[in-house]
Amino acid sequence: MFGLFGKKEEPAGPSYAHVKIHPSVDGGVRKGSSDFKGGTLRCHCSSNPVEVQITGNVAHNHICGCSKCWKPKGTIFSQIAVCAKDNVKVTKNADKLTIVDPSAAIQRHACKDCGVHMFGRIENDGHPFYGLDFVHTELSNESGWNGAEFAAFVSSVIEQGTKPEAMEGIRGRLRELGLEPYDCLSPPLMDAIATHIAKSRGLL
Ligand SMILES: N[C@@H](CCC(=O)N[C@@H](CSCO)C(=O)NCC(=O)O)C(=O)O
Ligand SMILES: [Zn+2]
Ligand SMILES: [Zn+2]
Repeated sequence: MFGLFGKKEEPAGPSYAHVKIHPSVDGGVRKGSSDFKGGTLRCHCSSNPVEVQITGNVAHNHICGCSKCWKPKGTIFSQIAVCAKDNVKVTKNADKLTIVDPSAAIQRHACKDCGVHMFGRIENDGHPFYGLDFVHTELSNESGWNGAEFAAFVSSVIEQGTKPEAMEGIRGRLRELGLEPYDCLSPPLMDAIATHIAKSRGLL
């Protein structure tokens, strides 16, 4: 097809703009600020909220379809990122925190009253991601956080009741947003996990 000025036009594919992924990305993914200093995460309690201070920016922010990550009400995906555990400090109402599943690799510390996950920590020092905490930047009012870069565990939404027929629209929308959908983590993170395993076996 040749349009005005003889420029080749790609045939318009279907638009998936009506498919909701997560409030932080539905209007477009935000780029972070390179000089961002960090911010405060607050749980959803209207009184005595738990506060967690994060120093510096986050990395590998992603949309996650798994059943374990906290999501806002009515949302089928979560948004979750990592930062160094030493950059995470509980500054208010720490007594309201409880570990959701002590047997999970990521120990998610949630507010007992509102259920929001404030940070997820890996306590096993043999785990490939030991030293990293998992956090939800949408719990902060500050802007400048690095936005989502990809979508992980996308097929896992089916395990929680999403119809398999909806997946074409979900993956289509994620691609429209520039968030490549994966059914595990992104290739750089999967490579990091595999490298850690190979090193622990003395193969690298
Ligand atoms: N199908 C499962 C997948 C759960 C899962 O493996 N989740 C990942 C990603 S969480 C953030 O990216 C994981 O690493 N989990 C470790 C843990 O939660 O401790 C499901 O949907 O439950
Ligand atoms: Zn709370
Ligand atoms: Zn997850």
